[in-house]
Amino acid sequence: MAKPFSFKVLAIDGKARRGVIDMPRGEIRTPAFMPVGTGGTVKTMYMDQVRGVGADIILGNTYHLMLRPGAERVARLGGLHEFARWPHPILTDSGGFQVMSLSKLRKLTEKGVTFRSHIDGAPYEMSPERSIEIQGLLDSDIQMQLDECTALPAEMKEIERAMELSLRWAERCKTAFGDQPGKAMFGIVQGGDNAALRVRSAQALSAMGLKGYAVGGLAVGEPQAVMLEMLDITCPELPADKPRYLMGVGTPDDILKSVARGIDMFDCVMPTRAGRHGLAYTRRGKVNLRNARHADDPRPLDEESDCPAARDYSRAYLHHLVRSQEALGAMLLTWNNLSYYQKLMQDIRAAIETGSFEARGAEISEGWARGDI
Ligand SMILES: CCCSCc1cc(N)cc2c(=O)[nH]c(N)nc12
Repeated sequence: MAKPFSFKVLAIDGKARRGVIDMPRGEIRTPAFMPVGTGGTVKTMYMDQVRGVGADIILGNTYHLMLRPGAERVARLGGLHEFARWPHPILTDSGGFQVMSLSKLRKLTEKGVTFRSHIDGAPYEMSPERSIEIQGLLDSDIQMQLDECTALPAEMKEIERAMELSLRWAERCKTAFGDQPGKAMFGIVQGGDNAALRVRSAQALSAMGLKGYAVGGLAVGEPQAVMLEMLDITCPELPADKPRYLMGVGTPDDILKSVARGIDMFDCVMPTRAGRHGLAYTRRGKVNLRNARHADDPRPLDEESDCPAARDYSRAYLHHLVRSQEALGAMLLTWNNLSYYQKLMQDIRAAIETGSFEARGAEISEGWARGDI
């Protein structure tokens, strides 16, 4: 019998929570940042490096993996953990968000969404049941419901329609997922930037008694203030004893401010995408290694970091690699960025444990504001 999924809140500081999710493939220390491993790879990183920077869990993408190499093929090869050689927990998104943002000729109905692959134009159908089936074929540990994320700004009627559809799809995903003790299916709160719709969505999902809850429909271009206001409204309507996952978020500043509002889990392409574009995240803020000012700078990104990419290479060398479009440039900066994000999460967890989250958050923010000397 697989060890059941469990979430424990170990410490609270204001609305910030230090917790731990326990699953058969390992523990997830929260607040947690989950590196995005879209096609079964965290781009430019070896999986033991991803683990080495402190990640407890990575993300996989139903949409990308169903198109290539195919969910049934991954299942025949032993599932995503075996395929990608990542033995720790994996959370998979349900695919709807990526269908709407990446695919062509898509048509959304009550049944689900039909679309054509952005890779070869082949036709596909994605229903709530098929999404859960695919996530099961991938042997995903935390599976997301199929939902419809409304692009903002949008009329209330449109936001309401998508939110209510997502609730009906949540019920269908819960039925399709059934009872899998060592795994979890999370619901996704929708409702755009409308307080009343956010409350209705959160309350209806909470009544379903799911193992965890995501806040979706944000980080879609709205101002940070609107995102934070929606968290102030949504989090109190979610069960205090279940993990809360803010999808697609975010910058280090977004993360600090969202932890302060009760969020436990984050994912974002920023650290990995920025690394491939010459941008480094550091405790002194962002450093754009494309900038010529680094051409003769012998200093490392951060002499105090425990990540070799931040400590052992000169800015001049990193600038050279980035300007020359050498693969090593993307590799080292991605390694630095993921290391920085995980160190941020480690600092946040420690601060909540000691009741010093607000003060530590202010110190971290001041470090960014001082800028890179
Ligand atoms: C691998 C990517 C995971 S997060 C993708 C994402 C990002 C953002 N910003 C919103 C949503 C959402 O509302 N629903 C779903 N399923 N996914 C979302």
